Amino acid sequence: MLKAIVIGASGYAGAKLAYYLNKHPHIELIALTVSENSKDGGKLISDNNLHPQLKGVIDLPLIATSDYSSYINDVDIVFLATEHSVSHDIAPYFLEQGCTVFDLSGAYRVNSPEFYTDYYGFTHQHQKWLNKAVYGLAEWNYEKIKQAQLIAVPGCYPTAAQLPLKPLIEEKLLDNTQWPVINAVSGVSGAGRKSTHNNSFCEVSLHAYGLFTHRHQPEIVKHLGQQVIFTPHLGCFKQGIHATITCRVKEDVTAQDILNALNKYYKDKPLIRVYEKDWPSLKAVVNLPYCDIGFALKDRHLILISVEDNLLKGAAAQAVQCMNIRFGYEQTLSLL
Ligand SMILES: NC(=O)C1=CN([C@@H]2O[C@H](COP(=O)(O)OP(=O)(O)OC[C@H]3O[C@@H](n4cnc5c(N)ncnc54)[C@H](OP(=O)(O)O)[C@@H]3O)[C@@H](O)[C@H]2O)C=CC1
Ligand SMILES: CC(=O)N[C@@H](CCC(=O)OP(=O)(O)O)C(=O)O
Repeated sequence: MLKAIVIGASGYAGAKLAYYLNKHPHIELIALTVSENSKDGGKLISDNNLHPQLKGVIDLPLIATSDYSSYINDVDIVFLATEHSVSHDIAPYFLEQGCTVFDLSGAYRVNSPEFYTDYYGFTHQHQKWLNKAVYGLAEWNYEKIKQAQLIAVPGCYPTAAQLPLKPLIEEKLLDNTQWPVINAVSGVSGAGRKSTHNNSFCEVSLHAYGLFTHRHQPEIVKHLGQQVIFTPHLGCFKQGIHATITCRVKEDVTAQDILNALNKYYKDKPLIRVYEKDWPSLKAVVNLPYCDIGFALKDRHLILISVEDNLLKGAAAQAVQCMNIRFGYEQTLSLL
């Protein structure tokens, strides 16, 4: 059994991680933690005001601490479901002790210190670990993930955006004179559990945000190796991301070419479902670990549709998928 801890376990992504890890046959969940002054310290994760769906499933307490020394000799695997600056600070402590770290935040996703000053508002202090981090886009970085000590699990939007585009770029089907235009709508859980006026249920209708400035645009560009226009939207629903991606293909590219490219890379990938007809909707993936992809081609205009659960394939499920890859288990173990 490998021993794992989840830091930031009371959050939306942390609770999903706890659920998957708790039922994983090779993982022993040794602690669920929150910040040292957390109002939830001492409560059970399954408390009525936290995640009551876990009642009788995981009734472990949330430990409020910033001192991890009592776990360090015991723990093999650390999941950081914390905001970027917190992950940035905590990851090196565990890495220096030889633990394998899966960070769900953006703190180690892009190997460029300027990226952090420009988009995250802090100066990155751990270039060594930034150099070593492997981007956990599971279907594309399989071999590197198998060797990695620090896995930077991609953002929710970048996962939904890159998975449909990557095969087409690999197969050189896109006309690069037109940047792919990614319009993606996320449910409110994408903003985390802490309520703010702007993401409260009665305030959210449907709006775009972060036009030309969202930190996921450079993350997508870096890992796709292709410029894109990315516009996130917030919709009035709880979970899920629906991305509509418009691009231009090279002359003479057919719908069969698009399908062949998607199938070439994803036919044997259990968490990606390619639609040969119709287009996927959120209800196909919410509460499930899949990314579903569909498309339509008219003349040289291609529209790709990609859907996922932002908390699952966009966060916790992809993190567990990466862990399964890293430790040689079946990719979908405990996820399906
Ligand atoms: N929500 C989503 O769709 C996605 C989120 N992510 C990333 O995953 C991470 C977690 O996101 P999400 O679950 O939404 O966030 P939440 O706000 O829902 O949860 C954050 C968690 O971190 C805890 N926490 C806060 N400060 C500290 C600290 N100093 N030490 C330890 N724990 C702390 C919080 O508890 P408390 O404050 O009580 O201590 C809470 O448990 C973020 O980096 C986010 O960007 C990635 C992909 C998708
Ligand atoms: C709806 C909403 O607010 N979504 C978040 C993205 C959450 C996420 O996946 O991203 P990171 O891990 O990169 O923060 C946002 O736009 O900031």
